[in-house]
Amino acid sequence: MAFTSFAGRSYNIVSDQVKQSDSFNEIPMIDLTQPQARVVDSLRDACTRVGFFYISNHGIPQPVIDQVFSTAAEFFGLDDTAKQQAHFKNGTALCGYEGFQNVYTDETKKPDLNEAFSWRYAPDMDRLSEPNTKIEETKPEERNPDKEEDFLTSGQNLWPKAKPEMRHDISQYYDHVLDLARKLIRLFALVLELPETYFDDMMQRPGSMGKILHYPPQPAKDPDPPFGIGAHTDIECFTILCQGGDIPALQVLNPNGEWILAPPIPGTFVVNIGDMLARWSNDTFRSTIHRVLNITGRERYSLPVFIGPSYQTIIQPLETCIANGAKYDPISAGLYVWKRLAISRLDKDEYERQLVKIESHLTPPVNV
Ligand SMILES: O=C(O)CCC(=O)C(=O)O
Ligand SMILES: [Fe+2]
Repeated sequence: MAFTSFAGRSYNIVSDQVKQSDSFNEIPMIDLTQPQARVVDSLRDACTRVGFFYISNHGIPQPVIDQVFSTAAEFFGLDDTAKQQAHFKNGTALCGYEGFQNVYTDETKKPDLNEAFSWRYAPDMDRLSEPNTKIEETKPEERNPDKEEDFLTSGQNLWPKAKPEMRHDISQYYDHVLDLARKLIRLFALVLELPETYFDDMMQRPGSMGKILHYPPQPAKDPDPPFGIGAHTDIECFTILCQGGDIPALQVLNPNGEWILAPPIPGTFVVNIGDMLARWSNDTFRSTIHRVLNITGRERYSLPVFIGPSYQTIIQPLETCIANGAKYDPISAGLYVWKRLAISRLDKDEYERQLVKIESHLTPPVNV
């Protein structure tokens, strides 16, 4: 079975010949309060065989989660003019509001059936950031799209004026998720046989985006349904996904070509490996195709946070993963992310114009 995707790897062969033992029929659950050696063993299996797992005992308080979903539902319920004020095309960082019909994730040529609001890492959303790295949000009229920071760092978030609580509630949630992400990346380092703190510096100012998605119900009987989000792989290193409510809609493709449901389980998050970590680990870790189909007849909300290293980090297959040779050339994390986000959001001329600028900022010479 062949799979192509604008947002995922450009071409991905899912073999019909895989041994059953390399496949999966369920998404593993990992309790983060187990002894570390057991967590690392479970993660090794989950990251190399499945690319998806649930985590329990993640430590993020439920009221913080409930608050962000309830504010987001109110935001999506606003009239269109209020939402358009925060439209991503009003900024330069490819984040903000994205309406229905805006994004095409897969090759079906149908737009995804969701609306979303996304934001990018900013030091003032991160308890651990140094006070002197705090940067006030730049006003739109002060932005200079030629400046490196306009894509790379902070000051880019387009917070909705009509729902000022969004900024507070999202920041509060995101701060907790960053903490969890920094714990998870240490565990991934151990799985990859690297020192536990290997990624720490690169995670001080992570290249990260978060997103709240609203999927309306869609007809169950449509033989050729539009998907809430089409089949894709995620871009960054890993995603921490919180599913709101009890709406089962996320589906994960196993190597046998079967879609495995990953329903919400109270008190857990879903974590999945993205293409950047698959590439960085020379495909030791698996970045698994997934999609959303909400045929429950109810509204669904979900909240993925995409985590990667700082945008200047050069992603080059890790020493511990190249016994049989490196499969990939080095690329800067920022360029990798930008290209993938922009290709399905900007028209061709705008893409080419911005690419020249971004490349000049993010491609330091690398000796291979
Ligand atoms: O809504 C979900 O459950 C998944 C969303 C997703 O896959 C994504 O935004 O990349
Ligand atoms: Fe995804």
